This record gives sequence, structure tokens and C-alpha cells, in this order.
Amino acid sequence: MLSLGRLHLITDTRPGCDPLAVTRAALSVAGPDLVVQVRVADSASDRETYDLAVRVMDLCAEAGATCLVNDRLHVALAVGAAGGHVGDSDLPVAAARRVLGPTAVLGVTARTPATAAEAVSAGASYLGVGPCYATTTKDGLPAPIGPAGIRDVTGAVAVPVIAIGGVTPARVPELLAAGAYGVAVVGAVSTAADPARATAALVGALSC
Ligand SMILES: Cc1ncc(COP(=O)(O)OP(=O)(O)O)c(N)n1
Ligand SMILES: Cc1ncsc1CCOP(=O)(O)O
Ligand SMILES: [Mg+2]
Repeated sequence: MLSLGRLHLITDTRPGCDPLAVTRAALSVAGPDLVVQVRVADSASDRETYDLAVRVMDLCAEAGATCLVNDRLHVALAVGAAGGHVGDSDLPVAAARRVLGPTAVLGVTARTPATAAEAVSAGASYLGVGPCYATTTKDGLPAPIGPAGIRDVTGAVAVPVIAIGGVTPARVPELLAAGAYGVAVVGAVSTAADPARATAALVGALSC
């Protein structure tokens, strides 16, 4: 099976956020076990995305961590990231696999066993599954699927399932019990008073 970190930190570029400071803090605790996914607002330009991705890549390289880029696979290739993540509005999975090549990490969003199995057949390396719980970080999402929804998907595929949406350290045990391999977070680290401490809490919960 793919060797993948269990904690995925997704960059928060909303006004008032400092994605590089948060990434630095998280890497100082989780080091090589962290996966950092560069995610920007849809309104961000490719140049802005590239500039952030270069800097996140540098931080990840220094720490031996993995960097992925959300949506914009050309940016992933341009900065030499380990791979990318796509969902329903992005390139189809098979096309994304062709763009990234056979060995890159390709994450795909899935919410049901059927779409999860389809994504894996088309070349997904791991699945981002959710929203597990209510989130204020992304609008327009379907209703939360909870640990039961995670269990439905983990029962249908053999690739790592990364639970996303409203994840906190306290919720990690029930997600792991549902078969999740790891979790992806934005707010739990980015909006924490102490992002390093928040990362440590997530790392601790994932190691139980
Ligand atoms: C790990 C992980 N899981 C799910 C998503 C969501 O991707 P997508 O559905 O394409 O939505 P956007 O993030 O692009 O708004 C993700 N990024 N990462
Ligand atoms: C990008 C995305 N896709 C599903 S939920 C989500 C955001 C998760 O953010 P948070 O960890 O703050 O709930
Ligand atoms: Mg997307």
C-alpha cells in the first residue's frame, strides 16, 4: 500500500490567515509524517498559487514532509510536488492520473462507496472522504456523513481513506474506528491559538 502520512494539513488562505506560519508550526511538530496540501481560493491566480506552493514545498523539503497541490495539477508539476488532489469540479480522475504520471500521489474526493470504487479504478492513490462533520471552512457541501459514512467507504476500497470536514482531535478515535487511515484538517490547526499544540493533539490522537 502507498506510504502516506496520516495527518494532512490543508492551507488556509482566508483573510487574516498565515498559511506559511501555520505550516511551519505544524511541521515543527509532525515533521516527515505531515502531508501539506496547498489549497487556495478559486479566485487566486495561478501565479499566486505557484508562489505559495514553492514556499510550502521548500518548508516540506526541509522537514522531509510531503507536499500535494489541490486542483491545479500544472502547479503541482511545476513545483515538483509529490502529487495533487482532485474532486468533482476538477479534472476527471483518469485524466488527472495521466497528467501527474503513474507514480505520483493522486488524492480524490469521494462520498459514497460507488464513487470511491470508481475513483480507485481510475487511478486514485487515496480518497478524501467527507464532510464528516459540519464545517465552516467550505460552503455548499452536502450533509455530513459522520463516522458511519466513513465506514461505508472504507468497506468498499483498499486505498487509504482520509476523513475530512470538521475534524478535531476528539473526533479522531471514532474516525479511526470507522476505518479511516488518517484525517485532513484546515480549521483545527489554522484557527487554533497555538497551531503547533493543535498539531501535537492531532498527532497524538492519530497514534492511539
Ligand atoms: C483530503 C481532501 N479531501 C477532500 C478535499 C476536497 O476536494 P474538492 O472536493 O475538490 O474540493 P476543493 O478542496 O477543491 O474545494 C480536499 N481538498 N482534500
Ligand atoms: C476542503 C473541504 N472539503 C470537504 S470539508 C473541507 C474543509 C475542511 O475544513 P475543516 O477542517 O476546517 O472543517
Ligand atoms: Mg477540488
